[in-house]
Amino acid sequence: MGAGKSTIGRLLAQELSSTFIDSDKVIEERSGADIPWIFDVEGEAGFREREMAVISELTQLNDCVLATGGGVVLRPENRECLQNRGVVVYLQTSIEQQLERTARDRNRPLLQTANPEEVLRKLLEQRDPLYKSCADIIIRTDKRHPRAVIQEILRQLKQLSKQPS
Ligand SMILES: Nc1ncnc2c1ncn2[C@@H]1O[C@H](COP(=O)(O)OP(=O)(O)OP(=O)(O)O)[C@@H](O)[C@H]1O
Ligand SMILES: O=C(O)C1=C[C@@H](O)[C@@H](O)[C@H](O)C1
Ligand SMILES: [Mg+2]
Repeated sequence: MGAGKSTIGRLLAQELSSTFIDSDKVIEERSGADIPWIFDVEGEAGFREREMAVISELTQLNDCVLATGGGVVLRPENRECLQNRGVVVYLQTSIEQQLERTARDRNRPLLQTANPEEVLRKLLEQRDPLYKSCADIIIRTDKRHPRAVIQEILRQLKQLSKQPS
């Protein structure tokens, strides 16, 4: 959360002249409700079910940049879809920066707690190995302007396409 998936994904899609899709937004459109409402009424388990259905569908599309939710890697089915169908970019960010970037909006139910720093630390511990297990490209985003992050993604994409398969 707050790594910049939505922000950087949108700009990257512009740069690549591709379609941008944000799975969190698609989940909200399909449910006719926002993410805090889904967590409230259906719990995290309900949200993960909706997320899995949407990821399975969106990863069938071609030529697009897909920003996922931060917990997408929790389900092995999602990791498999992402790995099989695309180049996966892990935007690595320190907890300090995540806190700074998420402080202004209240749209992340998992962070609506007395100690968001502790929550982020636990999530990172659990998720970092999963992100690494499916990432083709890993980029640190701390104190880096979104434009600089995008240039680095483009550079690494070029390198990947040069490698013999
Ligand atoms: N590299 C960056 N430098 C400075 N600010 C950034 C950077 N990337 C994103 N931000 C800012 O951080 C906030 C959160 O970014 P964003 O919503 O893109 O994160 P996210 O990874 O999509 O989070 P989530 O997992 O909750 O969907 C936004 O206000 C955005 O403008
Ligand atoms: O990291 C997470 O588990 C989440 C991140 C957001 O993108 C949303 O998908 C939701 O708030 C859950
Ligand atoms: Mg996002």
